[in-house]
Order: sequence, then structure tokens, then C-alpha cells
Amino acid sequence: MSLQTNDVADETDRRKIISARDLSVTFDMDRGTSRVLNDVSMDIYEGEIVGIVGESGSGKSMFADSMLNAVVDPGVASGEIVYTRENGESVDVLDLEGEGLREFRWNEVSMVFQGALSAFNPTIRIRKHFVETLNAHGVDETEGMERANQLLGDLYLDPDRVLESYPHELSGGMKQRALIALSLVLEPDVLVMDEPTAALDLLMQRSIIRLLREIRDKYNLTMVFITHDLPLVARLADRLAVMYAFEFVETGPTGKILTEPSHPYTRELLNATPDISAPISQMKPVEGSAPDPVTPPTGCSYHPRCPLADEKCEAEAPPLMPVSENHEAACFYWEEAVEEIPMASQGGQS
Ligand SMILES: Nc1ncnc2c1ncn2[C@@H]1O[C@H](COP(=O)(O)OP(=O)(O)OP(=O)(O)O)[C@@H](O)[C@H]1O
Ligand code: NI
Repeated sequence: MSLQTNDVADETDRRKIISARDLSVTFDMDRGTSRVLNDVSMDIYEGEIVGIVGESGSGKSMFADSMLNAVVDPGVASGEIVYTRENGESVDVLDLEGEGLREFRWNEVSMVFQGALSAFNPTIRIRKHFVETLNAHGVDETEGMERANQLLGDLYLDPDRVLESYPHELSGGMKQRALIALSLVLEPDVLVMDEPTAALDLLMQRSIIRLLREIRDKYNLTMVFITHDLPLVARLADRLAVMYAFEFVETGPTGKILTEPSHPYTRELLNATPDISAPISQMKPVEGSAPDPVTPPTGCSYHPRCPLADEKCEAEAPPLMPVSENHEAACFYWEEAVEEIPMASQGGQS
């Protein structure tokens, strides 16, 4: 693949569409409080595609769910998520409830939940899923279905055939695209997708990635794409955020993360990827095990697995520190990491 050079440099001119501040999610458990998202902050700008990547259990879905105030009981989200509309008005998403929250979730920030393919009701045709969504939001059906047709066509589906089908009559890839069309039918500004391609084969994953870029360009959408599949998301995202143990440990333009990874975990993660254009099945796992959210390590949560860790890392949690423009890493020794953890290949470029 050829690396995208991403021009997020002028992001100050763009609308900060979502601003998450000190976001946490906790569960009260018998053995203590489980902190499954730990004080994370992130700004998302209009029109960009942000990829969130991390190993299983690192908190990706908790971050996604809290952006829509959709953390399931008994999980509790705290902090602030400010969503800013085109007219400059802003809302704190965690304050929304009832009807206001329901409207927000379809009209402003829409989400394809993890494992959502099963969200289609097997006993009703795809058309009815669209019609019910439009009706529930008081949208004119004729106008709404015109948009549905357009969106299905944009996703290279035959609208008539798909709308008349029952979910089981469609392949996984078709169903996933129909679900993306459904998520966009009320014209949200932001689409959050949590592992949207996990159940699909490699070719279909890559074709969905291409389609998402086209859709973003056509509708000026902002997208958040969540996955454990670094090679896949690197093809799509303008910017990446690497999550480890319920926090972001490195964020930056995709090209910089691939060529100048600075957090030891990101370096190990990329080293576990023999070739960024290879499928994830060829990735080796990063050695060591993921921390327990009830009893996380002291200091830097990566220290037990980190070859560079010393007493300071055991005692003190490193904040995100600037590495270069728009690029940050939460490591006291990121400069050393660049020296001490050699990359198997230059950012896996091929
Ligand atoms: N209902 C729950 N009660 C308690 N802990 C939970 C609950 N749901 C999730 N968790 C814990 O929260 C942590 C973060 O989970 P999350 O689903 O965000 O991970 P993830 O990065 O999305 O993983 P995956 O790639 O497997 O989807 C995990 O340790 C998980 O066990
Ligand atoms: Ni998840």
C-alpha cells in the first residue's frame, strides 16, 4: 500500500465535532471497582476518519459506547463529551436522556455496534427496518426511502433486491453494508463503527474500507473506526489512536504512527505485524498479558510488559507527551524507545 500523507495540520480551522474530556467508565464488581476506561480525552474533527486500535479488552468498545452515552448498565460513564453542531451549538452527550438521546444517536452521531449484524430482525425484510427507523423519527417515508436507495447504491448494493430481502438472504458483507446504509439514513454527521468488519473475509473487509472512504468524501462524514486490526485500519484512517489498558497511549496521523511509532507498545504492536499490507492472521500477539481493570499496574500500566520500564515507570503514570506535530505518546522514554526497540521493517511499508 502507499501511505497516505495526512493533512491534519490545519485542524485548528476545522470544527471540533466531538471533544471527549476525562472520560471514564467504571463497573462496581464484588472484587472491587473495575475501571474499564480511565480518564481519556480526545478531540475529533469534522471530516476526519479516526481509527482506534488496541488488543481485545483494552477498552475500545467502552470508548465507543460512551461517545453515544450508550454504556450498558451497570457501567457508569463519567467525564464530558461535548458534541458541537454545525451552527456552533453544543451539547454534553452524557447529559442527554430519553427522546433527546434517541434523536442524537441517529441524527447526529450514529453507531454500528460491535456484533450488530445480529441486530437485524430475522423475521422482517430489510425495507421494513428502514421504514420503521424513518417512522420512529417522524421522517417522511418517501423522502427517507429515496435516501435509503441512494445510500444502498453508494454502497454498491442493488437497492430493490436488498430491500425486498430478509436478513438471512444476504451475505455477511451485504448485510454489513445494509446496516451502514441504515445507520446513515437519518443523515448523521458522525458515524462510529465498532469492529464492523470482524465477521467478514479479507476481500470484503478491504472493499468495505474503500467504500467507507468514498462515503466519507461524498457526504463529508466524520468517522470513528474501531478495530483490533491495525493493518486494516491503517488503510482507512487519517489519524490513529492506540489504546492500551483503558487509555490512549499514542495518537497521531496514520503515516507518523506507522513510520515513527513512539510508544513501546505501538512499536511492539507494529513489530507483531510483519507487513502492514498483510492480513491480521499473520500478526503475532504482543508478549505478556493484558492488565486486569480491577487491579491495574501502578504507574504506567504498560510497565510490566515494557522492556524500557524502570522505577519511575512503576511509580508514576506518564501523560501523553508531544512527539511531533499532532503526534503524542504516553511514555517517559519514547525517545529511548525509538532507539531501543528496533522496528523489524520500516513501519511495515511495502
Ligand atoms: N458488563 C461489564 N461488566 C464488567 N466489565 C465489563 C463489562 N463489559 C466489558 N467489561 C470489561 O471492560 C473492559 C473493556 O472492554 P471493551 O469491551 O471496551 O474491550 P474492547 O477493547 O472493545 O475488546 P474487544 O476487542 O474484545 O471488543 C474489559 O476488561 C471487559 O472485560
Ligand atoms: Ni469491543
